[in-house]
Amino acid sequence: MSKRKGLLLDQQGTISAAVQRLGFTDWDFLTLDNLDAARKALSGRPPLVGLVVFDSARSWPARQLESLISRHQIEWIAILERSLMQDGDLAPLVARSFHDFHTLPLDRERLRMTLGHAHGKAVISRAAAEFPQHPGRFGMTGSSDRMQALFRQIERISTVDAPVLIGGESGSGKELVARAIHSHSDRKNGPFIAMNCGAIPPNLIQSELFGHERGAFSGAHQRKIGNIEAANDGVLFLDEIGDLPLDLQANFLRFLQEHTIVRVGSTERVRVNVRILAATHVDLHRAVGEGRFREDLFYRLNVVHLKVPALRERSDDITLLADTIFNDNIHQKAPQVRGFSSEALRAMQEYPWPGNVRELINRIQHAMIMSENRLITSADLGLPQAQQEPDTPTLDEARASVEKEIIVSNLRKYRNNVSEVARQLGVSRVTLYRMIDRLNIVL
Ligand SMILES: Nc1ncnc2c1ncn2[C@@H]1O[C@H](COP(=O)(O)OP(=O)(O)OP(=O)(O)O)[C@@H](O)[C@H]1O
Repeated sequence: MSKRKGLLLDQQGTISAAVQRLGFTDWDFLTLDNLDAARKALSGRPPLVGLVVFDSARSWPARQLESLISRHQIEWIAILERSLMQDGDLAPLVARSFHDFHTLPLDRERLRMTLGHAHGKAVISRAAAEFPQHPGRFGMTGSSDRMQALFRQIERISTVDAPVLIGGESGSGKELVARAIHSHSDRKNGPFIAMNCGAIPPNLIQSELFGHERGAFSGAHQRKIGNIEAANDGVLFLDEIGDLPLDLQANFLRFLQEHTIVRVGSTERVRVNVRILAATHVDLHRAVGEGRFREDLFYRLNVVHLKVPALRERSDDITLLADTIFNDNIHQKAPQVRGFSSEALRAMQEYPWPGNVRELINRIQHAMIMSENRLITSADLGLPQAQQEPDTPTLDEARASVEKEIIVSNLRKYRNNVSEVARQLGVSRVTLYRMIDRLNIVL
């Protein structure tokens, strides 16, 4: 049977000798007495469990230690002298960053169980990390019905070459959809040029779109290629198309009909081959009714229409997105932060997200850096506290639910190989079968 690997950080070496004498035949500990060596040892495939010895004779450099242990997916156990439990620096560190602690003198049976629990927890954490982190498609996270429908539409639209009008609230992912259409279409090897019509002063939009010749107006010191020409053989994504000034809408319509442009200050018509994807967060149909947008241009752009759902309309995706954003920003977090509290997850479900995914990303990034908690709270996210508390489970229910989660995930990982799962979880096959029965797990 292969041995479980552990790391043992012990500056004096006395505890590691005592641990060796306990004779844990299923464990193999690598003992190190300094953090530099530990850093090196962890740079390959790190072990699942680490032990750190704290004694009153020598102390570890706290900041370096915390940075080391927060960086790896290892379950850490502190071994400390009882008197140090009152230490104002050490106690918070252990509470924040360690799976468990064990006070001296060593108690063989207790330490064996603590190691077993830590190992089981590490196995499930790694297994969870190996599941796909980004359920979704086209670089977009989401598994809700609304997103599945959107993915099917993107797939179909990518095969044709018609203009597409992408609607949806600000921050909901319209540009991401446009990029997905481009990168899955025949134009994927051509350029993708994005331009926000709402962010460019009206007097500059014409030159941004169509380009200009040298001397076309004061300040035009040299010829400039506009975005339409720059997107030749590719895609031009026009965000906030509703902000295109009325006089330019006529020029733009002509380009759509004739596939040619004239640079400002020139008379020459230049042929271009560009697919237009346009986005709007306002109701363009209404803008047409109010005379702010040309009806003929609207129909020309709206050959295919896509609507990106607001985040609150796909709240099933919020936890998934939150976990993905957390993992994407894992290297920019306060060391002790480990994830979200269940209260924070409920608060995220209850909040209407006017700024959609962009707002979710901003709030989570802020909370990951600023939170002083192990689990991010609604207050860390700047959200109102979650309303309803679900019924608090009893300890037995909570234990059963965690046991079930661990067993089911391991059965999935090891394709229902009960012997292997029993070995991984450190229980006998008979015990595992009994638990499978008791927890109503279907094999
Ligand atoms: N489904 C998604 N999965 C992952 N990230 C997403 C998703 N939707 C949006 N985002 C992210 O949210 C942010 C905003 O997305 P994007 O810029 O595409 O929105 P938008 O609707 O075009 O916004 P605006 O209307 O303000 O221009 C980006 O960082 C984007 O990567």
